[in-house]
Amino acid sequence: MTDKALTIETLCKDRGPTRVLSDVSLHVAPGERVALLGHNGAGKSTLIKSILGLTRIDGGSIRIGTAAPGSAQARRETAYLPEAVSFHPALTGREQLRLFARLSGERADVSGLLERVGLADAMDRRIGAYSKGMRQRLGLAQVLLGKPRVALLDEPTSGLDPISRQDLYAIIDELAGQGAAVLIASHALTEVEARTDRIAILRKGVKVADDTLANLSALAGLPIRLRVRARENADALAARLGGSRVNGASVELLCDPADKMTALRSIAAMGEAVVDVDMTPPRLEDLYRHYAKETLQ
Ligand SMILES: Nc1ncnc2c1ncn2[C@@H]1O[C@H](COP(=O)(O)OP(=O)(O)OP(=O)(O)O)[C@@H](O)[C@H]1O
Repeated sequence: MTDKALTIETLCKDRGPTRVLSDVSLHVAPGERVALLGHNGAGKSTLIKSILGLTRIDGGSIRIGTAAPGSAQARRETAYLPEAVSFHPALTGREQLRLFARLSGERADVSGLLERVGLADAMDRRIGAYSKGMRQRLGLAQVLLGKPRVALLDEPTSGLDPISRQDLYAIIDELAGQGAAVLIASHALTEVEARTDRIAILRKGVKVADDTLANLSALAGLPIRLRVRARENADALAARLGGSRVNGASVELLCDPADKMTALRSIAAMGEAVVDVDMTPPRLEDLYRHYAKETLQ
């Protein structure tokens, strides 16, 4: 038995003379949502193809539960939503999903699933007349259909409007709530920041980060941003606090996480001269820049 739904150990993959994945290890537990980030060409799609058993690997190992990628068991237990999902345009959404259910041997509530992904009104229309977002929703219904142990989602929200994105993440949460290990390859940092449990970052085929946002933040030691609004004279406040004036009325300070309380105490000591303080910890964007930057060795 294993408590990991997805286990990747020291995976290596070469494309010609180039090593495009180098000793990548990644573990995803049931119910966990992990974001897979990296610049273009970092190796995200290659990693997903390797998990799906669509490409031969040159070293290391991958297990879906205990099954090898590409085996009948792994195929049953893995669901994949590609970035640009495509279906037969002449079929209706309902017909397409019924076909998938029959092929996978699942007894499924096809109409219920289509309602769940917001296609109640469109399920009897031809897929050829669906928008990209509607096709993406149908793809997600297909992912839900198999009750997968591992769900691999490649840029699942690209091209979707903000409401559809929210809906899609709600369904991803449900999928994880049912015990699926979810790996989401994405460039949408703000979204995954709020909707995943862990962040893994690939840089040129090497995993350079793999932890919760809070731990990555602590490890990176990036500064916390404090914005202090002055009652009257922002220049005088900037001179006293040592920060810089950012607009007519505020002063911005960057402080080491370890010095946060000291900084807050000196701000409080300013008394009436300060009317408000905002504190912003490093965002995923800052962390991503830190971990994925090209100059990092
Ligand atoms: N079929 C292929 N033949 C040769 N090289 C390939 C092939 N597919 C990918 N590569 C190379 O492997 C490396 C990793 O590519 P991959 O598509 O996995 O990156 P990615 O992180 O998914 O990028 P993106 O964010 O642009 O989708 C790149 O250097 C790419 O050029």
